[in-house]
Formats: sequence, structure tokens, C-alpha cells
Amino acid sequence: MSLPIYLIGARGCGKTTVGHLLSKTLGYAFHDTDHHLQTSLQCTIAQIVAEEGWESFRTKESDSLVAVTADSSVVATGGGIILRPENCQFMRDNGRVFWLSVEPDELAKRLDAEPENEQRPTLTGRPITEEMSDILKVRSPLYSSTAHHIIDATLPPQEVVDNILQVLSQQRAG
Ligand SMILES: Nc1ncnc2c1ncn2[C@@H]1O[C@H](COP(=O)(O)OP(=O)(O)OP(=O)(O)O)[C@@H](O)[C@H]1O
Ligand SMILES: O=C(O)C1=C[C@@H](O)[C@@H](O)[C@H](O)C1
Ligand SMILES: [Mg+2]
Repeated sequence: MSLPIYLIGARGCGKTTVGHLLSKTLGYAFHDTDHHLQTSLQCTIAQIVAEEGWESFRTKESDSLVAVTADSSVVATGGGIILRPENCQFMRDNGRVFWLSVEPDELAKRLDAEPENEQRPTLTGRPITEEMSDILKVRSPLYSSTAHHIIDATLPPQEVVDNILQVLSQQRAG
């Protein structure tokens, strides 16, 4: 099966880390909707949100999702990709969707440990642990209903990849 593999989940759940490893193992291309959007528009997410607002960002994000979708690819998506129902439908119709599920405290720990490199605007203005907790209360049901498979992404990255590969091989066999 060479359908696109979509990785969904909150910031810090490991979409980039796992996506790179998985794409290498499968010999697939790796794409990232946040990265595509920023390089194609030559500006940061923070700039788009500051200048045009979140709705405009979400529209551009949907365009990026469609643009990067191709067979034999792993697609890491923005944390809010599931906020637009058409994105959820698109991913489910066009590929296999994996939710990398991680509890908010662990997400906050991972994001806190990262250098201040990403220019991503806060979503709530609250401290990161509270933000992740608030956001997941709203988004977990959306991640869950969009995903074909839910993966425990608190495991080490290679184990997360192995579990995804196992699901994919079961699909091929079935
Ligand atoms: N399974 C894991 N266990 C422990 N740490 C991890 C794991 N996966 C990723 N990390 C670490 O967590 C941080 C965030 O990972 P990563 O950038 O892959 O997440 P992401 O989902 O792509 O985040 P974003 O949505 O911000 O792009 C990184 O420092 C990474 O090394
Ligand atoms: O969780 C979110 O809503 C976001 C996550 C990031 O990946 C970016 O797509 C953006 O900063 C918004
Ligand atoms: Mg990432």
C-alpha cells in the first residue's frame, strides 16, 4: 500500500521525529504542512496570524495539506489540522491517519525543553502546560474521530515507528 500516511496530534507529540524515521524506513517522502506553508509563502506562521488572523492561516493550512498529499509520502500535519472538518475528511479519504497520542504534561515537558526556535504563536496566551491541557480537552475527540489508528506516542520514537509499521503490515495482510 502506498497511500499517504498522515500523522496528526498536538504540538510536541513527535510528528516530525517519528515522521522522518518512518519515511526513511518505508523509503517514502516526508512532508510537513507547517513547513510547506511557510516556505511557499516565505513567511512565518506568527506573521500570517499577526497580519491576517487565524482563519486565514487555517485556509492556507488546508491548501498545504492538499498540496503535499501524494502517494508514498508521510505527512506531518499542523496541530490544528483537525479543526476544519474538510481536512479530516480529506485525510481519511486519501490515506491512513495516525494520531500520535501524548498526555498534556508530557507535551509541555517536551516543548519546554526545546530551544526558542519556532515562531509559533500561543493559542490561548496561557502557560504551556495549561495551554496543552485546555487544547487537548477540545481537540482529543477530533483527533480520535479523524484517526484510523491511535498510537501511544509516549514510547520512544523507534517503538512508535515500529507500532505504526505493524499496523500497516496488518492492513496489507488483511
Ligand atoms: N517519542 C518521544 N519521546 C520523547 N521525546 C520525543 C518523542 N518524540 C519527539 N520527542 C521530542 O519532543 C520534541 C517535539 O518533537 P517533534 O518536533 O517531533 O514534535 P512535533 O509533533 O513535530 O511538534 P510540532 O507540532 O511543534 O511540529 C522534540 O524535542 C523531540 O526530540
Ligand atoms: O495547534 C495549533 O493550532 C498549531 C500548531 C502548529 O503546528 C501550527 O500549525 C500552528 O502554530 C497552529
Ligand atoms: Mg513538527
